[in-house]
Amino acid sequence: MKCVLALDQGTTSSRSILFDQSGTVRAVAQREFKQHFPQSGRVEHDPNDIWETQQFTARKAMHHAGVHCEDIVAIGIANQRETTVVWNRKTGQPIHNAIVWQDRRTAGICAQLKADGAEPLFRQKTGLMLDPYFSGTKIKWLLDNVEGARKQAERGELAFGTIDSWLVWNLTNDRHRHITDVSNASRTLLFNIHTLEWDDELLGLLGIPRSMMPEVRASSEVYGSVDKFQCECGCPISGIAGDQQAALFGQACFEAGSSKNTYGTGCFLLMNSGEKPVVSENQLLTTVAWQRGNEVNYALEGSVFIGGAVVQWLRDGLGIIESSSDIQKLAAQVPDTGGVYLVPAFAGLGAPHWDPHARGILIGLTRGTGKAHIARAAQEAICFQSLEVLRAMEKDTGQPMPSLQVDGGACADNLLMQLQADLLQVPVERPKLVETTAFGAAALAGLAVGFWKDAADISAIRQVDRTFEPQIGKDEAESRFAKWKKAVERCKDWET
Ligand SMILES: Nc1ncnc2c1ncn2[C@@H]1O[C@H](COP(=O)(O)OP(=O)(O)O)[C@@H](O)[C@H]1O
Ligand SMILES: O=P(O)(O)OC[C@H](O)CO
Repeated sequence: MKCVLALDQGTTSSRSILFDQSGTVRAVAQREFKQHFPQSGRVEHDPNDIWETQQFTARKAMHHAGVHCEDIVAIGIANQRETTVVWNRKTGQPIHNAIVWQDRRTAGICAQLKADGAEPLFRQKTGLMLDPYFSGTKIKWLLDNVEGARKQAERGELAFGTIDSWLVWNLTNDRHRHITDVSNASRTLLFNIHTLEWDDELLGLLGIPRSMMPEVRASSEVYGSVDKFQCECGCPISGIAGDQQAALFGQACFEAGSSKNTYGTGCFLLMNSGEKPVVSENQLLTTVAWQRGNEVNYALEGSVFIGGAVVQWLRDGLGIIESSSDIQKLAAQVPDTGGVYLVPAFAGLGAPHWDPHARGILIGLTRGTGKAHIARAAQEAICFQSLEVLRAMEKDTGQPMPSLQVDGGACADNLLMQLQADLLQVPVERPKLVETTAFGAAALAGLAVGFWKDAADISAIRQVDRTFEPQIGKDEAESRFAKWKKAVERCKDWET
């Protein structure tokens, strides 16, 4: 049985999934890895944990499916984006833990650049905001704070990569390819999305030597093959995309105007905007969706930093549920939140607010408030944040969104999906295959080697599992949204 192996390297876990030609999942293996929170607002991963868990899950998935490496026609990678690794080219060892996309330590660098008037330049060239979310200021922080790093970088001894680059570097251990794809490059604050090249002016403003940067490639082409010590038949690596762009591809959003919302650690609403970058007037990001051959597709994106992560906080921080899937049962014990609103600005607020200084707030508490109300408020928080970015997108396009395609780990929660339909006032469509991120990476890889012929083959694989229709009226949805907006205002600009 021939398969494509997708490596889905997420924020909280590494997953490996095998897809056969009909798009059927033949095996899934997943392993969580440690999250490091060294100080308030800081989030790190050990890059070696990422590499080890990814290798472990790949072997496990192959073992489960009884698939040998000669059966793997291609490998595709989808990865948590922006997370920054800097490593020594000679030893292959990172100079520091990876700084994760949620990390806020570079808020001061961003503020200084804004004060210097640099924001319009970054926004025009990269389509992004000056926010600690993106890789550029994280690289600067590493060069400024790790002893000797700047000198080593100037001597050309250090390599920078997002997680895709780090995985490819390790997968191609005998020749060490140092590459990334356009979709990941477009999340760094250093990539000009119009010329599709690293931008010397932006590299200069952040003091980052160009020699650290990976070669930028399309999202669907053969980049190299797996090192023979790991796989004797040398499987080709032929697809790379940031996980949110991969999900857009996996949901077959190939037409301009089609969109999806992914409920993972964060929530990411992306809309394909076609072959031209569309500039948002409503605080959304312009990003590269993917490149196939010479064809480049762009997307508009609303990034919400805390989505499913609020469920983990109920589990690990408050201890009011035992596993993530318990939230649905707990929240269903009450008919509503009893007026409680939870704004989970644990890592500041992303789109459309972009406030790195915001922090979480739980408001509307009374003597009658119980843990079920808090659980339900957490679910509503995920929905309200998605609603905010959807409204911003509708303003940008001038078009109401007729329905929402969803995916990601948390979309398994039926109550969450129902609340989302209620609050959005449009139907929410969940596909049968919720592994759309991994499937997107597999599709990009499989198309590059002819395992699938064209986009129509990919669209044919997508099937709807369930559609959630709104069950409350527009007035009620609007009045709850108005209260949410009031709560959001109260949590802004808190941690200075
Ligand atoms: N049944 C569920 N109900 C609600 N949330 C869930 C459920 N299953 C997983 N989650 C949440 O979804 C997130 C994991 O989704 P996933 O797509 O694997 O994320 P990532 O790729 O960011 O690691 C976690 O934050 C988890 O709390
Ligand atoms: O790990 P995920 O799936 O929540 O995705 C993280 C995003 O790529 C961050 O931009």
